[in-house]
Amino acid sequence: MARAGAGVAAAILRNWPQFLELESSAEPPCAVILCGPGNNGGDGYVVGQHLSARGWRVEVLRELNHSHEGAAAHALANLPAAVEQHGFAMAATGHRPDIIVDALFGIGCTRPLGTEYLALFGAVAARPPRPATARWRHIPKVVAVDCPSGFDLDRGVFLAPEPPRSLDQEALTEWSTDESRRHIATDLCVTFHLPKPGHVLSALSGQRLEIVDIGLPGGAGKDAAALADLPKQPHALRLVDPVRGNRPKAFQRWFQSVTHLDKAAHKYQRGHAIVLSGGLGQGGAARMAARAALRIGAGAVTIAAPQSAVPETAAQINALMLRPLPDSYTLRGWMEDDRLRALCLGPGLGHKRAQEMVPAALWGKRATVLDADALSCFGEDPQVLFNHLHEDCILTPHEGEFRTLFPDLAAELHQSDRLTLTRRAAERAGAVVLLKGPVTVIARPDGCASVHPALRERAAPWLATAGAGDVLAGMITGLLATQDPHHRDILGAAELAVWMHVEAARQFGPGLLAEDLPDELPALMRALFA
Ligand SMILES: NC(=O)C1=CN([C@@H]2O[C@H](COP(=O)(O)OP(=O)(O)OC[C@H]3O[C@@H](n4cnc5c(N)ncnc54)[C@H](OP(=O)(O)O)[C@@H]3O)[C@@H](O)[C@H]2O)[C@@H](O)CC1
Ligand SMILES: Nc1ncnc2c1ncn2[C@@H]1O[C@H](COP(=O)(O)OP(=O)(O)O)[C@@H](O)[C@H]1O
Repeated sequence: MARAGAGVAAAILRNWPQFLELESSAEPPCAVILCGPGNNGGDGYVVGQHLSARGWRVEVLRELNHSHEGAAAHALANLPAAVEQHGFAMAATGHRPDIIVDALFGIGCTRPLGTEYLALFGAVAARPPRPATARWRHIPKVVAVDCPSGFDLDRGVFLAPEPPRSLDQEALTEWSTDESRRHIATDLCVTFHLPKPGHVLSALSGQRLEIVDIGLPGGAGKDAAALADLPKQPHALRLVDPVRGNRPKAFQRWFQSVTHLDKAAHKYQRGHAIVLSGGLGQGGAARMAARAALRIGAGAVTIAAPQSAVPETAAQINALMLRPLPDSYTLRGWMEDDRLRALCLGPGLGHKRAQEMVPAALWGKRATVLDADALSCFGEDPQVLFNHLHEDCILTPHEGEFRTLFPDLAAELHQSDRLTLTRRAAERAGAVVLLKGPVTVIARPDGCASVHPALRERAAPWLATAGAGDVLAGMITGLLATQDPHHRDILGAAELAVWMHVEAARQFGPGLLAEDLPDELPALMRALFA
């Protein structure tokens, strides 16, 4: 708690350095800290202690008749006399502060926030500004300790508060459509040790987030190896987050744990993957996917094209291999070759060919990535697809394809959280589902899931470019091809591919075309394997 509170105070000063020069002025910066009954409130007292020691005017609002226990009691007892303490009834009294700290409820918030708590923020923010202060100080910055109060850090949604009982129907409708009445809007959120799922899943995803090191060992946010080592338990949620700290070593361990490469292996032992391609003029997407599969580590990758597209494809490839694939009987025949480890269907495949080929590909029980047309072609009856899926499949829909396969779940996408919906989709499909977007969620049918944010310092908005998803499908296929068929880790391959996909995009920077992505991989791996 001592480190946590000190970290929040430091984050405030880092984010708003303009307050530093006011610290010894006649009008020092002012903070009102709203403290709750648990340890979140305790962190708030520590923040108050640090700001007060720097010369800030600090006021703590808390329930005066509540007695704390443990560390929070200690922190309260350590508050210097200069810190004013008032009950919540005094929220509207006094002057408007520069900073309002929300230390009411953090990770221990178990039920919707009562409206009396929400009203506290409005009351403090509506106080008259302190006379003789510059106008820029009239709008208080709101800082959340761990998360805004009332937020569910596991799911990334605000727990819907109960409406006040006094409201009539009209007022109730107005109340329930006004977001600002239902939760606290914050400018900065400071959390501890690691970001939690809720920080990246939805409502807070655009918000400034700082992570304070409180001295706990390990953790996925610091070291990707810790991510790889985490047990993949049902219902465990893993955060595929930046590899910080000792980057190369962590990445190496992570990569090796997913790919199972044997140094003495020949090309077919490194894994053979097949990417199915569409007809004449439709082969670009499959070629990009195939190139990505080869670049990321498959020993050999074959494009399977209809006869009509063979000359065109042959003219555009070198290291990639090419075989004509006239029909699904031929594909079934190829399944006799044990060296074939992974298949990718969808990019540029066309609905008709996808409908014919997907059942044959799934019959072979290889690791199979289904993307784009291989998903959308089952829009009329997704159950037909689900009936063919097996445990070594992964579906990689963007939101549109997700809507096609899971229309009822997609209807909830904007109210419920992406994590729950992706888990439900994976359970229904009986396969891993990877829902793409700036926040990518990957879920296994047993509930084990990962969240990968491409946000804040890892934002790569230029990745939203035509064909980027095809490349991702190829990268997953390539990683799966390297795996031992008896010990496949579909979720692991998807996590690593998604992370590398964003890293490759960040390495290239703006101006990226999807076809640049596979060729970014060698430099990325060189840097990370150094
Ligand atoms: N390693 C760590 O864990 C670290 C944790 N740290 C800090 O501790 C924080 C977690 O502290 P915490 O567990 O005491 O929970 P907290 O959020 O203060 O709330 C619990 C209290 O609120 C009550 N309550 C809940 N919901 C309510 C509602 N809607 N309306 C009204 N009351 C409600 C609940 O009552 P009950 O449900 O028991 O009736 C209980 O009294 C965490 O966010 C971080 O800031 C850091 O110091 C660093 C290390
Ligand atoms: N704003 C964004 N920031 C980072 N990545 C994004 C963003 N928008 C989309 N992506 C990623 O870009 C890829 C787009 O895939 P997709 O929609 O299937 O495109 P396509 O079908 O053209 O290949 C996905 O991997 C997705 O996660």
